[in-house]
Amino acid sequence: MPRIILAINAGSSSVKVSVYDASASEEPKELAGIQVSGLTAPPATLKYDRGDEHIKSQELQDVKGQEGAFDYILKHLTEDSGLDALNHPDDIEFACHRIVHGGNYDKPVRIDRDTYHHLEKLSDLAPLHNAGALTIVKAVHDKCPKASNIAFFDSAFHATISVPARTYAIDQTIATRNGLRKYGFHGLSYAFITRSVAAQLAKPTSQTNIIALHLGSGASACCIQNGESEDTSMGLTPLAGLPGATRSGDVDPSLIFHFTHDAGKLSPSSTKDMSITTAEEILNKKSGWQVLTGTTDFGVISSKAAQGDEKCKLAFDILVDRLIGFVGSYYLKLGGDVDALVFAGGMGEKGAALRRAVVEKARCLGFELDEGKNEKPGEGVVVSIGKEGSRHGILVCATDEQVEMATQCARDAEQLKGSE
Ligand SMILES: Nc1ncnc2c1ncn2[C@@H]1O[C@H](COP(=O)(O)OP(=O)(O)O)[C@@H](O)[C@H]1O
Ligand SMILES: CC(=O)OP(=O)(O)O
Ligand SMILES: [Mg+2]
Repeated sequence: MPRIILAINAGSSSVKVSVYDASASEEPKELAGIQVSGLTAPPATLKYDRGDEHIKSQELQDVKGQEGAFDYILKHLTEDSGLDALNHPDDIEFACHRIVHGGNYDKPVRIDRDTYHHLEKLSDLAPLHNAGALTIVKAVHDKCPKASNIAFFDSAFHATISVPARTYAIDQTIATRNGLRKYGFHGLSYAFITRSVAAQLAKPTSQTNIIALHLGSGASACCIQNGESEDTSMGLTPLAGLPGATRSGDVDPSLIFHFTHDAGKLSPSSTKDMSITTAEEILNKKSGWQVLTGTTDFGVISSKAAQGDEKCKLAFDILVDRLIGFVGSYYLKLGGDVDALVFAGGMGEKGAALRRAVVEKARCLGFELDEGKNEKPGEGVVVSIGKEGSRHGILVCATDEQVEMATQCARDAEQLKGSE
């Protein structure tokens, strides 16, 4: 019988699910991938890939919210006659959930009642992410009673960050009591990147040093030394560090009190399960590329910037400015012993102009691009775009958080089943 793993990645505006067969001992085999996006700007749209069946941008009129999206996805998968390994919800052995904020958890855990409540409490710290993911955990629990629900934390990869790098210079009694420290996120992606880059360089992960940039709707940088996170740009919450689609990234913490007098008041988008302040609402959802340019699509921003659009040029230049700040800082943290600078995430993988601008400014450190390869990196999980003979490598990595969950789940399946 196939061992079916569902890897679920609930974003603020989309739900992505990949289906794997992990019966063989090697890598899990992807059987299908499905995505419902546009949940915050209806109608939602469907994308589905299985074998030779490809659906692109089909509108879904009645699908609302994360739970609605998951219901639709489960129905679509179980009713697809071409996907014979998954005909009934009971066929699913593991449901892997990407949970962005995992607090002090440093490894995946089977979700029982206690873990669930603990994760609910962490929702305030990742307001764009955790609450939606937990809605789906509940839906799987109700609709797929035979599946083991496993939480994979985006913060877990960063458990190795050194004490000075993760400590804020505030009263340590309060910091300890309230868990106020740097946690860091995009860890599933960084785990995938580390594993894949090490394999490409034919080095053990424990000897791999990289500066990795995960640039998607949320963007972050990570300093990876000997295969482990040594520092990252996100902090207590995913708001810190680089700007994002709707996030400000780092600002002077006092700024918000000059921006609005209502900073501490509860935002109207708070729900009974999640309370967020007006300050958090503004900095997480009403900032970033959207307010600077009117679009969250960095592909559009890049091409308009190249045509001279001033707002887009400013947004582009802001990102380059912040990125080189982290690249420079992490270069020093690694003592210049850097195997490669790695670009990943939608903007990292598709943004040739962005990569060129960043590498141009990092040339003084020994990074040089092969222009042709940068324009057309070609197919592959990890592709080199560095110039022959350049002191440090430059790579593009097609990162995949779902594959990372499924791989870890298949590897540790028996242990995870018993990890309640
Ligand atoms: N040609 C491009 N150049 C730069 N960025 C792009 C391009 N095409 C898409 N993008 C960016 O990739 C982002 C999506 O990245 P992705 O990693 O898929 O996001 P998410 O964090 O939502 O999973 C889009 O929001 C868009 O800004
Ligand atoms: C942690 C985070 O910001 O995730 P995403 O980029 O998927 O929004
Ligand atoms: Mg993402």
